[in-house]
Amino acid sequence: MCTWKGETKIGVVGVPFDKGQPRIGVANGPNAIRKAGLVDKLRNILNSRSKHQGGRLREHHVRAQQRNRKKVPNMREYAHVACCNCELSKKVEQIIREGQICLTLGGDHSIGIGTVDGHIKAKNKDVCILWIDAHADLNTNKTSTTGNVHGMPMALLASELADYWPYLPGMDWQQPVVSIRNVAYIGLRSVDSYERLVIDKLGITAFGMGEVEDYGISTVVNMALEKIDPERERSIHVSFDIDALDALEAPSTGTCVRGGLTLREGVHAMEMVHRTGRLGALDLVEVNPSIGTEQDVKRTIEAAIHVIQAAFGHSRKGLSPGNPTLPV
Ligand SMILES: NC(=[NH2+])NCCC[C@H](N)C(=O)O
Ligand SMILES: [Mn+2]
Ligand SMILES: [Mn+2]
Repeated sequence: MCTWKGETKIGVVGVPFDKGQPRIGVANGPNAIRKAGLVDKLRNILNSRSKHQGGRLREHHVRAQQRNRKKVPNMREYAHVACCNCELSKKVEQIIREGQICLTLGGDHSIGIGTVDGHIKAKNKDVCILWIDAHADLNTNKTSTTGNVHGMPMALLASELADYWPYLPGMDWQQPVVSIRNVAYIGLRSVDSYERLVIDKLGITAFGMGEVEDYGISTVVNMALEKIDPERERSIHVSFDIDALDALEAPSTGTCVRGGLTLREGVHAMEMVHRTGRLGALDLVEVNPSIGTEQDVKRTIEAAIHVIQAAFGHSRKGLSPGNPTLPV
């Protein structure tokens, strides 16, 4: 289990992958986020921790080459997606096994297949998932109206949906082993009708924007964690699609939907996850620096960085300097 007692290690993986959706630019997400100073900001957080705690950060990349030409009906660029996620899963598994908390920068949300798979392999299935997103990403190739795989990762991961998929060549490394009982959605507001059917039929824990409105973000996060991890012992995987945030906060993304989370709500949710001491992996996906004006891009990247910093312990009340003596 990852705890914040003792040294904290963070492994940052950039995945410049865009084949899960049709718009160009999202592959530049990781670079744009790093360029805006993410790594230094995370190092500052680690340095603010006291001497015996401290921390280390390592950077990694996953760049996958397509190795086959296998096709699956209504899954665009299938071979690329299968190949990238295979590499990514191995990388994430290795990072978590080494005791690092894994931060994956996307890329489009199809990379959630590999990150969750790797986390589950490293932790022997003792994982629960917060999928923070405007969308449920729960389509199969039979229900998707777009054929974009970034709308399918949760359906590929869920054991309860295994029988609804055809044989997927080149995906044998990936077994749908996540029970939907250990998954909660937060921020939904654009759910396709078959996705709605699946959520209702399987009783998936799902907090849409209506529930965020009714209960407030803090209660929603507590209810979500209580449902998916009542014993409070699982490693938490947060898959944060930047489009969970309102289009005003994060305009530079491919499928933005208005009426979403404020940045304050996103940050607060991540602060709560941090306080559990059980964050095992965080994905931050779908930042597309080719969409919108320069201002839009800047705002979106800043929002992404605030969300990430909160998950790794940045405090809006201010961080201590690490060295507890006041300079004279
Ligand atoms: N990760 C995302 N932004 N997903 C958007 C999915 C949109 C739509 N439900 C689809 O399946 O195509
Ligand atoms: Mn989304
Ligand atoms: Mn998504």
